[in-house]
Amino acid sequence: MTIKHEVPSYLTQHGIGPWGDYLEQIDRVTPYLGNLARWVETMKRPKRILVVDVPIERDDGTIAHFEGYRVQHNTSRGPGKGGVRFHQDVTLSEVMALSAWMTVKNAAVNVPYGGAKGGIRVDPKTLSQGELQRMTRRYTSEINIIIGPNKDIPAPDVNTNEQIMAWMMDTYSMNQGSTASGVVTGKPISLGGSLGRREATGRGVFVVGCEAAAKRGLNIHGAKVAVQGFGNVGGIAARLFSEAGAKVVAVQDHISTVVRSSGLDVAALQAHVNETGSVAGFKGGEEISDRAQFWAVDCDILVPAALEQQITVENASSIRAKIILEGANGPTSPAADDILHEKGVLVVPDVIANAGGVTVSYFEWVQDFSSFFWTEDEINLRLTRIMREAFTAVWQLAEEKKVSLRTAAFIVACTRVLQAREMRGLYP
Ligand SMILES: NC(=O)C1=CN([C@@H]2O[C@H](COP(=O)(O)OP(=O)(O)OC[C@H]3O[C@@H](n4cnc5c(N)ncnc54)[C@H](OP(=O)(O)O)[C@@H]3O)[C@@H](O)[C@H]2O)C=CC1
Ligand SMILES: O=C(O)CCC(=O)C(=O)O
Repeated sequence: MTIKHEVPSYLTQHGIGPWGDYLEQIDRVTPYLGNLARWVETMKRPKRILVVDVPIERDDGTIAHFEGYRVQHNTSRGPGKGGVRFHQDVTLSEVMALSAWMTVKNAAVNVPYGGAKGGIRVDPKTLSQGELQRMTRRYTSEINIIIGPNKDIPAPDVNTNEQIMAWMMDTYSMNQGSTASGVVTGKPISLGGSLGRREATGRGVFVVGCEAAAKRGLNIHGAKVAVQGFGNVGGIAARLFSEAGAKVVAVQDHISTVVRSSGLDVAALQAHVNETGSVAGFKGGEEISDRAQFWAVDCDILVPAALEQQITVENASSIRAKIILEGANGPTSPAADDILHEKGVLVVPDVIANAGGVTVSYFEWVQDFSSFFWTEDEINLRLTRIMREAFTAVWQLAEEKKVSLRTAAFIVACTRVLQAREMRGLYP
C-alpha cells in the first residue's frame, strides 16, 4: 500500500488569485455604501473555513489523499449556499473567493441565503465511478458538522452533478439517521430535485442576455454568439440562444475550439460531446489549433462559461463582442474588466448572469421543505421574473451612479448583506 503526500495548497496559495479580485471589487464599492461602509470588514472575511483530508482506497488497493474545503463566507441573510467543485486546480484561495461570490450573488438576486462554496482538489476524470463515490461520501462525512438544510446547502458546480448530489444527500442522511433531502440542491428529480434546475444557470444566462441585447438594440435572432465551456452552463446557454435564432459561431472546451461562421448545429455538437466527452473531432465545424484565437472570434455576444481568470489583459483587447455574459464565476480579471469598460463592451457580471442556478436551487429547497412540487413552467416563469427584476434593478443603479453593472450589482448586494448584519446586531 502506498501513501501519497502532497503539500497542502492552502499553505502556498492563500490570499492570491480570485480572492484578490474579490477584495479589489469590495474596495471599489466601499465608497458607495454610506454608513454601512463601517461594516465592510465583514465582507472581507470568510466566516468559517474548513479544510479536510479526504482519504480513499483506490480500486487497486492503494490509498490516495485529496484536499477538500468548505468555506462559509457569510450567513447574515440566511444559511450558507453554494456549489461544490471537483477540479485539479482547486485551492483554498479559490474556494474562499467563490464563497464570497455566492454571498454577493445570493443577495443580488435576493434569495434568503448567505454564501458558501466547497471543493476537492482532484481531477475526477482520473477516478473510477466507485472511487468518485467513495471520495464524495468521505468528503460529505468530513464536512457533515457544518452543513445541513438550515446551516449550509451545497449544490453542483464544475465537475459535480445530480449523482454526486444524491451521494451527498444519502451520506448526510445516514449520518443524521433520517432522510434530509433539503441538505443539497441539484438532486435527481426522484430524490426531491427540482424540474428545471439542470438547465437553470444556462437559462438565466439566456434571459439576462436577451435583456442586455434589448438595451443595446441587438436582435437575438441572427446574433453571433461564442461560448467558452460546453458543460452544464455553456451547453444549455448555447442551446437556448440557438433555439432563439442566434448563430453559435464558436465553442471552446479545455481540449479544443470549434468555429463555424454560419452557426454550429448545437444539438449535433451536444450529441458529439455526450458521446466523446469533448468538442474535439466535431465534423460540423472547423477546429482551430490556437486556443487564444477563440477570444478574437467575430461575435456579438461572448459567454465565458468555463472557469475564472479567462479574460485577462492578454486577450481583452482582442475581444470583438458587444456584450459579455459571465456564465462562469470570476472569468474576467479586474484589469481586463477595465479594458472592456474602455472599449464600451457591456459586461453582465457573473453575480447576475449566472444566478439562475442558485435561484432554482432556492425553489428546490422550498419545494423540499413543503414536500410540494411545482411544474417546470411555474419554475421557468418564476426564474425569468427574478432574473429580469435583478437585471433591471442593477441596470438602473448603474445608470444612476454612472458605474459598471458589476459595481452596481456589488452595491445592491453588499447593501443587503450589511443591512441584515446591522439589523441583527452582529459586531466584529
Ligand atoms: N452548474 C451551475 O449551476 C453553476 C455553475 N457556475 C459556474 O459556471 C462555470 C461552469 O460550470 P459548469 O457548467 O457547471 O461546469 P461543467 O463541469 O459542467 O462544465 C465546465 C466546462 O468548461 C470547460 N472547461 C474547463 N476548463 C476549461 C478551459 N481551461 N478552457 C476552456 N474550457 C474549459 C469544460 O471542458 P472539458 O469538459 O473539456 O473539461 C466544460 O465544457 C463555473 O465557473 C461554475 O462555477 C455558476 C453558477 C451555477
Ligand atoms: O445552486 C447553488 O446552490 C449554487 C450554484 C453555484 O455554485 C453558483 O452559483 O456558483
